[in-house]
Amino acid sequence: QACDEDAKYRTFDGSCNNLEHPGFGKANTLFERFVNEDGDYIFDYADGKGLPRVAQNGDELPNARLISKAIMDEDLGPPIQSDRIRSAQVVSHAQLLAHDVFQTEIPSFAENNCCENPNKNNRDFCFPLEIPENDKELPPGCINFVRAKGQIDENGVRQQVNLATAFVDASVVYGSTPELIEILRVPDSYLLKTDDNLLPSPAGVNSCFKPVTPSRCPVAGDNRVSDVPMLSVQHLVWHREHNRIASELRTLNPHWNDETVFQEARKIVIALFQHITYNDFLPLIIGKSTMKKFELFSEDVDDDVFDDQYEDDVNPQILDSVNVAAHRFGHSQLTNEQNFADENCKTVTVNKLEDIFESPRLTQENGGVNVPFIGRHLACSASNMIDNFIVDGMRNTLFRLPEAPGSDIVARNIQRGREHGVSGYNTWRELCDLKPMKSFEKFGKFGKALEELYEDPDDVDLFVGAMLEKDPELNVGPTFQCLLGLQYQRIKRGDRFWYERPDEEFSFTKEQLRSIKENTRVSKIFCRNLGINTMQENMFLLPQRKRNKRIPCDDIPDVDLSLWKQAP
Ligand code: HEM
Ligand SMILES: [Ca+2]
Repeated sequence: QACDEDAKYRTFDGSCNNLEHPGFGKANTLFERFVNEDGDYIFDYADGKGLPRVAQNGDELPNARLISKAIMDEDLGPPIQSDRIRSAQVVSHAQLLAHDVFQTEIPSFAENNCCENPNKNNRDFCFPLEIPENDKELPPGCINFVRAKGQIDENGVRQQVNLATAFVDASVVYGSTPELIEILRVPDSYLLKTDDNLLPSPAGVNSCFKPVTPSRCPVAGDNRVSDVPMLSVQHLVWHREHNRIASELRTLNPHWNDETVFQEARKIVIALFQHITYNDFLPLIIGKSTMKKFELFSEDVDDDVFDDQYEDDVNPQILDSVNVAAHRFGHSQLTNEQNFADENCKTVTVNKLEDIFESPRLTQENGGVNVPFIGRHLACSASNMIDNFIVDGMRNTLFRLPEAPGSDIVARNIQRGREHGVSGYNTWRELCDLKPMKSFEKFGKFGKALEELYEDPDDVDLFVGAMLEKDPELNVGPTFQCLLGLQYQRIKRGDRFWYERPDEEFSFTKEQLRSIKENTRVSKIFCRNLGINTMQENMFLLPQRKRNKRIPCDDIPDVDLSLWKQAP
């Protein structure tokens, strides 16, 4: 289809962002793979085509659950450790962001049982997890695991499909298809639908009280919205922020039509989301020096407010190694609880992870009374450190709801990497100019456990090796810093509508952009939209007695929307 070259706004599915390559970053296209020095794609399937990766010597790789146990041997600890700086909001934004830039298309687990023949041995479709005998937490035997939908590329190699737009474009709010936004919008209006000022539930208000798979409820731009309550609150806040901004723009510009108000509000929401992600969030994950190395920070306002890194040969599409491993760092930051916290940040109700998967009831019931309590949990409570330890809720009882007995996220990440044909850890170290770990001793105190399972250090899975790395500033380790740095650089450089870009057709004015850069605070957005009165100015960092003190929300800076007032 032909692109409208003068379009002022992004499409919903990301098409035509790039006028030379209209499919770059578009939803429902194939994930990317890195290329090596010789220009060959980096991947590793057993048969070179699509069967899950095997060991260098051709044997099966070690059991994923056993690896999960080995790297979480508490005797080699210290086990779960709390982060002293980062709040739960870091973790929750990480999940929202991951869902913004990708969703792997995977056939339904509920409708496909990979533990039964004939599926069980059909490696094109199934790759079940085996829980070994005498596992204390999970029942020994088969756990369902369906392979991602495979699409054969022009070289005859299996690839996977990304259902979301690769751009950081708030597709979690607006959806990644033109069909979904029609469901989310109030017809003939500039508003997004709500139920009781909560996320909309097409089945009717108060209809979202049961575990929801497979019929998703409520709806949002991404159908994983009800994974856990913290994530639902992220969706809700941005949803409300759209409606707040749109209503304000309507008042300022009564002469604009509904579509203009809607699109201008969407454009501001995306700018806020990009600004927060690149300036406040990412530095807490990959560190300042990696941010600088990949030129990810926004341009200072002192200089020219605009910044233009756009290159039309950069494809923003998510890389397979980022999908199956690097962007899953957050699994280790999750705590075992998503509690309700009161005005003084005190926990008033404990909600264990194992009891709150896919439980939209918690955010949707009673007009959303619990929502501010979860909001304060996000601001007040600490995340866990990024390391090789992951809480029981994720490793033993994952998605116990809606289906017992549960699963192990680490084993799943490992299994997923293998079935996507993602190469072993050392390949990525080399790509990142880091020394490959050619002996098990190099893995420190966990080396011995790895040696008992793997034949060859080159066999070690990417997620496993990289989560064992350490960083002095407690960011992800060097391999993930590199992979995430490269990924977020591509997303920024490959986005023609990047919020800092100067462009006659669609850019912000200098004053608008300056106000966005100087005054955007995630704390303000959350405070305002959750009915919370007090918060620290930087919500990603824990409040402390002296620095980042909790203050009235009214004292937190705000983007000046009056700069969007236009003469009729
Ligand atoms: C309690 C909250 C969370 C739960 C229950 C959860 C659960 C899951 C599950 C079950 C998968 C699919 C695994 C597979 O079969 O491949 C997954 C994928 C993923 N998770 Fe999480 N996760 C949570 C939080 C997070 C966080 C905080 C991050 C942040 C970085 C994250 C990043 C990812 C990514 C990037 C994927 C791959 C997504 C895709 O391919 O579509 N998750 N998660
Ligand atoms: Ca997106």
